[in-house]
Amino acid sequence: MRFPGEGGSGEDLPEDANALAGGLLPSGGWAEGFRSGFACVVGRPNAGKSTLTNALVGEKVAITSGRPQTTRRAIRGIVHREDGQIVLVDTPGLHRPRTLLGQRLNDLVRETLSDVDVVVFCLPADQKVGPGDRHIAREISHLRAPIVVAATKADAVSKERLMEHLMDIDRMEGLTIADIVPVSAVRGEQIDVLTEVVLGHLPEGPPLYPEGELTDEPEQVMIAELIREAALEGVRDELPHSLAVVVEEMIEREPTAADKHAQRQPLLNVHVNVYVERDSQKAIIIGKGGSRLREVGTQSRKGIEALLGRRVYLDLHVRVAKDWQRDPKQLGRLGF
Ligand SMILES: Nc1nc2c(ncn2[C@@H]2O[C@H](COP(=O)(O)OP(=O)(O)OP(=O)(O)O)[C@@H](O)[C@H]2O)c(=O)[nH]1
Repeated sequence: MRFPGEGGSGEDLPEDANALAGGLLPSGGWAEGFRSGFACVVGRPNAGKSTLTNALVGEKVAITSGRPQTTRRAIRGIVHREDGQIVLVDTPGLHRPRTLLGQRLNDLVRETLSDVDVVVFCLPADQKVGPGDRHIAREISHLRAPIVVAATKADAVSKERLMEHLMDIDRMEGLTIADIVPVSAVRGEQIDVLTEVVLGHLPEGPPLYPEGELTDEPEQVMIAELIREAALEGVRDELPHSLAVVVEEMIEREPTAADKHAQRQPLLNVHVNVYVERDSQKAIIIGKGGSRLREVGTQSRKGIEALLGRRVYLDLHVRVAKDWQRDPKQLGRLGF
């Protein structure tokens, strides 16, 4: 079977060749040598994985924050290019498990890793290669997928320090590195180079997702992540690990007369539970007279409305689930 753009005039092709191919073909078919596949971004907590994923995709899909271990799910961002498509899997920081939650996260990471075409290993330039990085290096050294090192946060250090960092990476024992690319995700520097390098390691094949799609993460998970991000803004260090957000339901309201007049979609009610482990944490999240919770609501609602492209009524409840990180039953209920 030939596709439009693959040589010849294309006139002998039925008009709906794209439909025949399952609707996956971008208009004009995919170029010869088109590459596609899965890439997994790994690195120790705070290494810049989420920020890099966002920079590669060009839109906000994974949450970021200054605190370690804020990413709890394998969120996929999709990089669309003329010559290829990279499906990015963002993972929680691979680390030594201390709690049951930590253990489950590591299992999730391992499962993801065994099934990707390229691994992007983030090593931040503003820190020396340390035991945490070597732990990850050991974990990924047996994978069949080639390893591309992204020397992240290159903007945060001097040229001399960056050179030293690149040499340290090159000297890492027991790890075969295919390429090393220094990048700055916040400045958008070298992101195109990294994209090019990652693409080069993918197999030739058709696009895996239709054009324009950035993530296949269910909306509710992204909504929960946006709320978690807002709730973590400016709170004490002990809180991040104790916070879980669950979208309970999303219900469309009856259209009002004003909705009908303006021919717009009615409000969407989004009911959300925010779980903490202790009463003291509940008080922190809610704030004086509910002021913090209102802020969290206002801030995350903006992101949710942008994500869904419609107006949202956000209903936030804070609940205490005692020591949920150590309790298998509670973990299951909270979606881990
Ligand atoms: N200067 C600088 N800072 C960066 C860059 N990329 C990320 N950061 C900062 O590093 C911190 C951690 O970034 P994240 O992207 O959340 O790191 P992560 O590896 O996803 O973290 P976890 O979710 O905890 O595993 C944030 O404060 C970012 O703003 C960069 O290119 N330059």
